Amino acid sequence: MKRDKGLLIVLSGPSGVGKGTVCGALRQHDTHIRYSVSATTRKPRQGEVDGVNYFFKSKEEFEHMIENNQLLEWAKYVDNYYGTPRKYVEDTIALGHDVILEIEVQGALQVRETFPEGVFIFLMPPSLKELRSRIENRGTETKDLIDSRMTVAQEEIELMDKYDYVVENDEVEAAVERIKSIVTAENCRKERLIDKYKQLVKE
Ligand SMILES: Nc1nc2c(ncn2[C@@H]2O[C@H](COP(=O)(O)OP(=O)(O)O)[C@@H](O)[C@H]2O)c(=O)[nH]1
Ligand SMILES: Nc1ncnc2c1ncn2[C@@H]1O[C@H](COP(=O)(O)OP(=O)(O)O)[C@@H](O)[C@H]1O
Repeated sequence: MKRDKGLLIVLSGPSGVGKGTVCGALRQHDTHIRYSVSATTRKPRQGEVDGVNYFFKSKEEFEHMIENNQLLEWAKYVDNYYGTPRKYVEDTIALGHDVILEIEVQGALQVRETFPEGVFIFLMPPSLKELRSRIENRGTETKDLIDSRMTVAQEEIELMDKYDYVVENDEVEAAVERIKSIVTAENCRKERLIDKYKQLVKE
């Protein structure tokens, strides 16, 4: 279905809940959703590719992007900057494609201000114990960093109320199906379609 404007979807949730895994699985389904690649000052993890997982930047490069208004939103998360390049998101939506942003809570709240019509989804782990074990099993963070991320996680979960939908990531495929259902339903909201169909009646 061709639309004038695509849907902006924001997916947040605590570190280790499975945002990357769920987005990766969503990509395997033929949903036509586009993925925004963030900029970060975090060092690449093993296997991460510049321009695919993130645009890896120095602190100076990132600050330059902030000053030049190149970021739709940005936030500091456990000692590093993360931000969404503005142009890709704006161009993609303008072309009528849906786009998903996988970002933490402070950034999501900034996006809510500029895109109140966006769809905000919070991914929840089945329990905090399961969350910690997912971060530990991923094996990418030291114990100190895992503790910091667990502290941030509890603060983030308290802001769940700011989101439109809460999706539990118990099983990856089940979470993907829930997100697909949300996107389908949101694309049928009358507010998004009313102008298009009014026009059709006039023609
Ligand atoms: N505000 C904001 N947060 C981001 C962005 N990109 C990633 N994040 C979030 O930053 C946090 C840390 O990301 P990362 O270091 O990749 O760790 P991981 O999510 O545990 O794999 C996560 O909550 C991400 O969702 C962004 O562009 N903006
Ligand atoms: N539904 C799930 N059940 C069990 N393990 C999961 C599930 N979703 C993700 N994982 C695992 O949890 C770890 C963290 O997932 P990841 O996608 O990196 O999280 P995030 O991007 O939210 O930080 C990974 O090792 C991943 O394989």
